[in-house]
Amino acid sequence: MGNCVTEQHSDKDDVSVITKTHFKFKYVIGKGGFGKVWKVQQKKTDGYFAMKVMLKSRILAKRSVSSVMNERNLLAKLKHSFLVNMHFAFQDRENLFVILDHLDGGDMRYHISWKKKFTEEQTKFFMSNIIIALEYIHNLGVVHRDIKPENLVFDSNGYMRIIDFGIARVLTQENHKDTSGTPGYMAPEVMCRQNHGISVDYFALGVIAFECMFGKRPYYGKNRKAIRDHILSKQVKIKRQDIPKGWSIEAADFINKLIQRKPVNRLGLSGPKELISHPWFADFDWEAVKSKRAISPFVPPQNKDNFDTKYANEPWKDEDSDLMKKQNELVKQAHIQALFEGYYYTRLSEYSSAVSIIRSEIPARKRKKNRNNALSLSTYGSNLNTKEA
Ligand SMILES: Nc1ncnc2c1ncn2[C@@H]1O[C@H](COP(=O)(O)OP(=O)(O)OP(=O)(O)O)[C@@H](O)[C@H]1O
Repeated sequence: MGNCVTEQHSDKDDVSVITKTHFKFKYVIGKGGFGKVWKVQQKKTDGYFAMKVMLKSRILAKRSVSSVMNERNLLAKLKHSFLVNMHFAFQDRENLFVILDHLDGGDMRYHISWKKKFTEEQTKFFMSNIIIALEYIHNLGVVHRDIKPENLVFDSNGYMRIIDFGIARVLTQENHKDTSGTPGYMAPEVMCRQNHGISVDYFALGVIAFECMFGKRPYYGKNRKAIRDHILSKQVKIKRQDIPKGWSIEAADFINKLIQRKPVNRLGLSGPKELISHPWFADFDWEAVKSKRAISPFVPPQNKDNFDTKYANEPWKDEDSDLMKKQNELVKQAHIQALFEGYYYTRLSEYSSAVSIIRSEIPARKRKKNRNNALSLSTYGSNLNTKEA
């Protein structure tokens, strides 16, 4: 598999192979279910990226191979200025690596934790950013299914992008009945294992807007069951007298229409146009936001780290417990490595320039030797979405 190729050739022999040695590790900016997210700098270009490192042993222990492969495959098809885009994906024997756009404004959960609430103007701006991103993925038939503050990251200008496509799905005729997602943001039809579609993302959007308005979620509880019981027991509605000072009745109406328990009653059932044409967005300059000309009413503080610094100084390897050592031994087995086959991804532009460098710099005799690898990479490249630059 590709992994072996990486180990047999040095970078000098095969410039098309991207490895972690091509990046300088700056510091940890987040923690995910399978490992950490680092701010890194690509040595060749000096450009900053986010590197999500996922331990294969953790992925196996959590039975999540299909979820990480799914995320990588979806990210290869998606490219949009309101999403965190993938640039490269590669692996070594113990880890998967994915290189993404780096955003330095912190995630929305971090900002909710210190700000508690946002103004109507800020909330409307956040909603518009998420709607633009959702419009793009929904038009491609992709439903995210895990829209929540942790998965919304700000850039330094206060524009927001969606991350984490681990449980996203391409909608099929059959639809989906699994209960993936995060309680509190999960639509009732997902909790109850019913068929579901794009409007689950709009339910989550409504929950986030409610949280911006009141500093708490509409449906809550100590655990998953309590949250489910709360949702099933009553429809939450913001009444006229509950609307906080500084908020409009249109904002409350927009949120009320999104947090509907029944998808048939929910705004956006037939697509994002229903949200865009809601009276709350009358006179809203969508074009200025889409082109990122508009000034965001919330700019993440520039003079402090916008992430939980408790992860920042942790060393690269902190996984030497006996259990991890055992699991890493297991991961070395060929049949387990095969599960991650195809994780590689290189932007086609990067691939083409790599090929021309190989052609011009590596003598013909040596080039022949490398042909197998180049061929396998080109077959792989041809499978990728042609939208890539
Ligand atoms: N591209 C990025 N730029 C800046 N910060 C990021 C980026 N990607 C992730 N982060 C930070 O790292 C955190 C974890 O990332 P992510 O949600 O992708 O991990 P995960 O493994 O998918 O988590 P989960 O446990 O939800 O599956 C995010 O909440 C965010 O704070």
